Amino acid sequence: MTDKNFTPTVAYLGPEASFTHIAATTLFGTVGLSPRPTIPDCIEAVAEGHVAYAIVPLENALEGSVPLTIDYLFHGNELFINAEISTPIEQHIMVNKKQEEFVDEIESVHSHPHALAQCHKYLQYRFRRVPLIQTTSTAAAAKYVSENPDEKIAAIGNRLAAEKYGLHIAEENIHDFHFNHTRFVVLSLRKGMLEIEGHSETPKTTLMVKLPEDDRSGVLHQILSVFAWRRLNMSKIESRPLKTGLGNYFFIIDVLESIDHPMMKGAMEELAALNCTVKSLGSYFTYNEVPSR
Ligand SMILES: O=C(O)C(=O)C[C@]1(C(=O)O)C=C[C@@H](O)C=C1
Repeated sequence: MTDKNFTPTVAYLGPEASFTHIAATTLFGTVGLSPRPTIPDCIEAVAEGHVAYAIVPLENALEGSVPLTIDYLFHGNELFINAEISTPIEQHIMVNKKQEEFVDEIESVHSHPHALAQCHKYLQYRFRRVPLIQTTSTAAAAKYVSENPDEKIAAIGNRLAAEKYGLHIAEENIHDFHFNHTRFVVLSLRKGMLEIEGHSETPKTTLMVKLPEDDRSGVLHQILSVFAWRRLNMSKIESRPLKTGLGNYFFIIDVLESIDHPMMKGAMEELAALNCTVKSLGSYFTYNEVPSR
């Protein structure tokens, strides 16, 4: 899928120095990257053809799926996953250098909701009852703190953000659990696997499965058997609301195999025979353990 002489334009959840930016530079380098303020803005940029790719967070090891991304992929435009990158996430609390001496007097802590949630025990213990303010990304929080030097506020984000926005890291590694990783996905209008050095050997396929209308008992069991007896290894299954009524769900299923594998072709046919509606987000390689900053 990759053409070596072509520099793709890539929308990412910005501003500069967000975790998504780090993931984007790891995969694409620094040329052609275009920050967008929100996940829907990234998705729309690629869906409307303003950029070749978008990279957005999909799932965090502590907080689970990023609902905005999942819901836009199911209910929104026809986009495909071309690659996945997983990075370790290290959260630090940072203040304006002007406030370095007054960390104990912080009046609000700003960050992306996932980042605040990843540090909630720390915040409960260290900044009990200090208001938590949600921002569109960790880097947006760091930028806001840098632009408001007289306010007693802090941001939670990565080391690159502290450097980029000239902030002082007051305390390091404040995430509550050691294993804190996030999966980011590269999206485009085209199916296909981005081949970048160091990718996983086995591709992954993401399916979004809607159950048949008749709601018969045992249907989820039947769906799981489709994969089980073919020895297709599922790496994730999760339900999300269909948004049509309480108790109505669709399922996100990740399988460690390419959609072109004969076993997967058989699995798709069997799911259709079970009257399931299946939306394939495509097959893609994954990149793991890229160190964060
Ligand atoms: O705010 C950022 O820096 C992001 O890239 C977003 C995001 C997320 O949506 O989960 C990415 C990784 C971290 O888990 C925290 C926030």
